[in-house]
Amino acid sequence: WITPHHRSPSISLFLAGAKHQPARRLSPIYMLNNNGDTKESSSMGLNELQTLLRQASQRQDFLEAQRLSDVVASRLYGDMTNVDDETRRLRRRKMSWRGLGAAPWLVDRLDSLNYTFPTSVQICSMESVNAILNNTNEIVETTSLEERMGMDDSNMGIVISGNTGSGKTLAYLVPLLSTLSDSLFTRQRLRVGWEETVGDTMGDLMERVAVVTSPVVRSRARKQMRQNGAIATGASLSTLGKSNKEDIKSPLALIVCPARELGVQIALLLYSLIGGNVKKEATELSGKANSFRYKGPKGIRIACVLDDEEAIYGLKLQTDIAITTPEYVGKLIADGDIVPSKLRAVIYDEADLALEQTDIEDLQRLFADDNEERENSRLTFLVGASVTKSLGNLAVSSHVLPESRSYIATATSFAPLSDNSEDDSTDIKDDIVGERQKTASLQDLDVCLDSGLRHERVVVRSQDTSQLLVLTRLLRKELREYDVHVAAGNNPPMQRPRVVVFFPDEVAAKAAIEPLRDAMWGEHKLCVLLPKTGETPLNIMEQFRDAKTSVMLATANSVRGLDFPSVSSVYTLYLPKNDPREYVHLAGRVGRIGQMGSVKGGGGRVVSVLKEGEEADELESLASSLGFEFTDTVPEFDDGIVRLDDGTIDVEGTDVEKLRRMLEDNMSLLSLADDPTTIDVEASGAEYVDDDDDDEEEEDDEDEEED
Ligand SMILES: Nc1ncnc2c1ncn2[C@@H]1O[C@H](COP(=O)(O)OP(=O)(O)OP(=O)(O)O)[C@@H](O)[C@H]1O
Repeated sequence: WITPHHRSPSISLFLAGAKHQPARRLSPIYMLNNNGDTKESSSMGLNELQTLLRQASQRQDFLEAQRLSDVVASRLYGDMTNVDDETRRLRRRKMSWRGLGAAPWLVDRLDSLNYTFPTSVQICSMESVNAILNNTNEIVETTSLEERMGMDDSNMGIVISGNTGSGKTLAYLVPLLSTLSDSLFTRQRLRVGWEETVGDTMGDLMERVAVVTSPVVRSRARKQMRQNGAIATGASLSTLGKSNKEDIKSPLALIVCPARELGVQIALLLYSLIGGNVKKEATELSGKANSFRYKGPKGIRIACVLDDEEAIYGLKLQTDIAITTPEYVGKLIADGDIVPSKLRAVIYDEADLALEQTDIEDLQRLFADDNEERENSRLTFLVGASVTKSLGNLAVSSHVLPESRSYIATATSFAPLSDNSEDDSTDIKDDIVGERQKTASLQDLDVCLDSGLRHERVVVRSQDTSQLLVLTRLLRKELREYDVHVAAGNNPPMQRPRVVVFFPDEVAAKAAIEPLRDAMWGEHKLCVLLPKTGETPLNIMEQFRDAKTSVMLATANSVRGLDFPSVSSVYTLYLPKNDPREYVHLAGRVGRIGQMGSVKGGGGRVVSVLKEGEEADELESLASSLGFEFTDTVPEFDDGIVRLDDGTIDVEGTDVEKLRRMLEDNMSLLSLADDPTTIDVEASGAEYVDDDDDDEEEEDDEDEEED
């Protein structure tokens, strides 16, 4: 990224830093993990490498950033050491947003939001667009992506299939905004007369994202509008079709994702890219990302239809980019809120699930609209860690993606997709939502997990304990290790554990919240994410994201695509053997780019706490189908209970407080064991019997309370 064209502040710093830095400085994490030795970058997962790159650039250690960037480049393009200077220059250029063809205002904005360097999947996605457009490096450097798209009138399709937490959201948002850039500027000028400013800081999350508009500077925009009675714009109007109100009403892009929570997350990221401030309090405004420094198009409207109430109103304002879930696609089209022929970008995020949830007729309307009718070429993205190559090929043969102009981008490569079908019909086929879709998305799943994740198994012997009890002890053990680290003043500081725990369904997650909350009282703040049955899932999500809670109970599909900062480990209390994709997505909440947990030694554990027998044994076949290795952990719990030689508890020698806790844990957590057994609690002499009879149980509880 060192070229004369660069004007971004971080680049000047980069150059300045490079000049004044006398010798290469290694990051503290390197030193920590290797007892002073340099860690072999080759053994790192891509997410870890890119987290370290981000850290190096943030602390302005530019030589280290350059070195790490070259390691990422060598994973994408091959060895960087034995290449000539020109090849190295070109490869390095492709490691930058600008070199990949992103719109200049967006490059600045990405930098101010600390997305300075594209991640490998973002590079591969942008490279796929450039490859489909058949562009040489020279064209990329001199012509905007939108202009290049405009010269080409056929459709393009891209499957983005990088591992979890690799940055797939920006991998489609950056090409989306770059290919619509001029049109967004033009729309801004055309509708200046109807502008209204939407406040930056608002209360409820749903209200905040229902309609969000990038910042508007009214006076300047009016002036431009009136210059010589004509619209003063450098952007080409031809890309808009006819310039009347009607044309700027219909959205240019549609993003479909399977869940409301994910829709909100995408809207917030998109909003921040177009200059908005996503923080609730005005005092949270950060300097570098300040909207006054934003140079992109103003007044871009993003509208969400993510629940029934919003669906009633539809897309009221003139929307530029619409975000919805599969169930509302049909209604939006039927109401004329979305005109498929005017869509220039369609994105299916978590596409394997979202396609499955979309009615085949709605898909037909969306994708099989008449080519003759279509006003512009269209860019379609199918995105998701479990959106595999087989699914991409099926999408080509089902005519969701255009034949011969579709690519697949992963975290390490990009390549054309093929259409293996003999069928030359132009109708969309229902394969893409039926059984063949499921089979296809269950293939090639082995590339979906980041190789840096550490997988562990803890086997729970049901005759002497329960999964919840083991989980509680594991969580306490983590906390003790953290306390020891802090007390010793070790550097770098360790992150306090933040954990997501997975259950097979919402009923099981809900049942576990009370006993776990009681058991972890004073140590962890717990919450449970229940998008289907809960009352305020968005608030729960936001609180966990803002670190107001530190343990979240959830189900695998409900967290698909959700990005929580600083998660240190995840635990699953069930084995998703029927659908391995669930393991991919639950494991993928940790080890994400930017998390400490992606860096070895900083967490990044996926712990399966499984019942002895079939379930525990089956982890092996799941591991081999997903291509990961796991270790067996036999946890040694220091619960403070002193035991005699024969294993019984030394009541005299044990602290009363510890005994009390053990008793409480056994009472609340063992009662949830699937196989209720009689447990002798020798310390108290009491006997706890889990009885099926509710009345008797209540009586027992009362007696215990009296005791
Ligand atoms: N260019 C970048 N520079 C720094 N951090 C980035 C960059 N792109 C993405 N990230 C960070 O990486 C994390 C993961 O990104 P994202 O949520 O898009 O992952 P994903 O691949 O969509 O994951 P999933 O498979 O779970 O949906 C986010 O916290 C995001 O802020």
